[in-house]
Amino acid sequence: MWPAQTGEAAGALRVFVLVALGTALMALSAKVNLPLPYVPMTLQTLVVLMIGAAYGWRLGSATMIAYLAEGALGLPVFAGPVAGIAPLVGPTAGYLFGFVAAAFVTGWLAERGWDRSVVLLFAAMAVGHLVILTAGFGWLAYGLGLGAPKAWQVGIVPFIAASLVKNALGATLMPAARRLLDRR
Ligand SMILES: O=C(O)CCCC[C@@H]1SC[C@@H]2NC(=O)N[C@@H]21
Repeated sequence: MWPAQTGEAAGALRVFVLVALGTALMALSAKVNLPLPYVPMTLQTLVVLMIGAAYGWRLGSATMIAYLAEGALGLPVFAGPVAGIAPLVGPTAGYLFGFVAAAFVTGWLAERGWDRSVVLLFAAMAVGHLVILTAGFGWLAYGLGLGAPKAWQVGIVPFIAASLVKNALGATLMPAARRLLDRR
């Protein structure tokens, strides 16, 4: 009885610590940003995809949901100066919700062996990046009503090169990050 209860408590504490660590890293990565028209350049995708790969799909996507919840509750965790619900319906809303789907997909692929080499991990993270950019583009074009050409111009083009760099960085850093976390 006691060992089982202790194990469950330790497991819950571990989940709590990992989610708190993940959301704190997300907030930090949002604040490292370069303001651009409509959508800033940030380090968030690097952190989202590393969390997905390190935590797996369940805890990775749960961490992103917790991140969005922190922002919705008014904590200053997003890239812009405004907290609360507004960013979740503003120009970057598609990317923010895309973080949940990207952590899910990259985590799911990582759990199926796509984290066994830097090349495979690069591919898994590239899929995650595609998910985030597609969600961001879709919202800008059709949710916000900018139209596809403008959404492509402000929501995709400025981020292609940096996404490739973040992808390579994430895939290279993951073995070290994994050693830090006794994952899954
Ligand atoms: O408001 C936020 O906190 C979300 C900002 C989203 C920025 C997006 S994520 C994908 C793309 N890559 C970047 O560096 N910036 C955009």
